[in-house]
Amino acid sequence: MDENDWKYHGEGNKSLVVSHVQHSRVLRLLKYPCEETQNTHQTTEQAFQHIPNIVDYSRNVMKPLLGEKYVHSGEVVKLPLDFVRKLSLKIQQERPELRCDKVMDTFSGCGLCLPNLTHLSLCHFGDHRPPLCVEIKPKCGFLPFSRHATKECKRKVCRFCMHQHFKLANGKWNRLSRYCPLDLFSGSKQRMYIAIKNLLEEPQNNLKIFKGGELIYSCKDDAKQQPDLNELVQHLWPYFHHSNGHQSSKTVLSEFIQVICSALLSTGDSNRSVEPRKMQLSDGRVLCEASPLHRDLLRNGSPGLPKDCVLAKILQAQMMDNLDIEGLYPLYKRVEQYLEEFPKERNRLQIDGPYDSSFLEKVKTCPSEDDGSIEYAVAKVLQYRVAMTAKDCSIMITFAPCGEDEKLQPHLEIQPTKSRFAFSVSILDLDPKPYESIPHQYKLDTKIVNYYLKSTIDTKELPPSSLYSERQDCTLLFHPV
Ligand SMILES: O=P(O)(O)O[C@@H]1[C@@H](OP(=O)(O)O)[C@H](OP(=O)(O)O)[C@H](O)[C@H](OP(=O)(O)O)[C@H]1OP(=O)(O)O
Ligand SMILES: Nc1ncnc2c1ncn2[C@@H]1O[C@H](COP(=O)(O)OP(=O)(O)OP(=O)(O)O)[C@@H](O)[C@H]1O
Repeated sequence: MDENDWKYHGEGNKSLVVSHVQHSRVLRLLKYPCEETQNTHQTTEQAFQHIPNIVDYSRNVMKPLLGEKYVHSGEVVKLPLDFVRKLSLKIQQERPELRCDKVMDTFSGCGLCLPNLTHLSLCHFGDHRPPLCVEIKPKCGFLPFSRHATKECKRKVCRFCMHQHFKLANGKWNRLSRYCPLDLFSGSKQRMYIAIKNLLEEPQNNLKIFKGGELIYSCKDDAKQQPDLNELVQHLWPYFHHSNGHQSSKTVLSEFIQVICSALLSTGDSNRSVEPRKMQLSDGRVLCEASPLHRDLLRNGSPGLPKDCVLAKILQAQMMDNLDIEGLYPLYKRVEQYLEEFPKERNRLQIDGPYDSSFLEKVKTCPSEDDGSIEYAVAKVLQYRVAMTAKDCSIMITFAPCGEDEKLQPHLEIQPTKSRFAFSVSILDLDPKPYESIPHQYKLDTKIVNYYLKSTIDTKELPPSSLYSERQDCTLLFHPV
């Protein structure tokens, strides 16, 4: 292993990713808060336990729920410590400042090896244009429907939109994002179009774009700066340039968004002649009052998502949280109390794994009514954790131009220009969420809701029309998608 064969690729809160300079592979390594690195023995033990758990959870739990074709679980690898240390030093200056509160694990040598999803695994058709890849972290796509959700606003405004106000106040971001996950998950091409447009305008940590495996568009390290859409258009132009005339920036972006929407709605069967079956939610669950879209557009109803598309798969898993954290928390306390009395039961109940087929069975076969049993409480807690994973995962859409003669490959076509793209869709970051984080989730939920109520109390008194015109000019032009 030579550190010069690898380069910095990206990172999140819990892991750091490097990519191989020649092969289409990445290594995913854990990160720790700086203070935890004092205890190298403990962090090493943690990595040896956690990394195989990540693979098992992804392979045995999330893959069956989300679909074989979308999930790549990777393999555990043991890396020489010398290599990991040199790598850590090499990439340090490329890490964004906002992520440097944690350090890469250089003690265990344990990592995950995965396919590089910013590349297209299909052969590349001899086209000179490198693949484009769009990574979206969609977050929670429905409104809670549980009778346990006590605050009325939780049934009207989605968690992401409420959380924006809290994040702004805490200085995590400098501008409110207009992206609303309920628009993305609506299945309505108009609403999805606007959701993606809003992500492009304010990507935060919900959108990244790669070209040939290199990051070309994301939130700036200096969060005060906005990323440059014109620069993005320059990158995109060769992909959406047609012989029949000059494309304006607007058209280029519009076609780009159209490809993303089509990939998100695709069921992988481009030759289908009949309409795919739809996943339909009642309007009460799919309309967020904070979405900047005009009410008329929202009122058009939601066509729903094709059942096998990536968004439907993620939404189904997210909706395993059907009690809301307010309904789940008392069940968590029931489990806690039981474990205090019978600590040895922790293993049988699979609180910390193993993440195998019997864990999945517990998640899938939870009784619908609370019979007061510990089994019910545990199954609901496990379901909630699966839903949390689905609420925090990311989608990667990778595509590259392909010709007329490559019809057999799954492809997307843009009308009226008939541009053709070979594509793949994957889901990443499917790590288990710790059982211990439930009390934190409960407190965070209260903080977000209370802060939202407090911060929007004045604007709420405005008549709806002025509220909307203040947040977004509603004379948006809809291009056919
Ligand atoms: O709680 P949320 O909704 O803020 O989600 C956290 C994410 O924040 P976001 O709101 O997406 O900016 C957060 O993302 P960032 O670090 O903000 O990019 C993490 O994904 C975190 O997961 P984990 O604790 O690292 O496993 C996420 O925490 P979990 O709640 O999924 O554990
Ligand atoms: N298989 C992959 N191929 C290409 N890029 C990847 C792959 N896995 C991860 N990445 C990149 O690395 C980044 C960080 O990975 P990941 O989201 O798994 O980190 P994380 O710390 O678990 O995230 P979070 O903050 O959500 O906890 C991703 O946003 C993505 O850009």
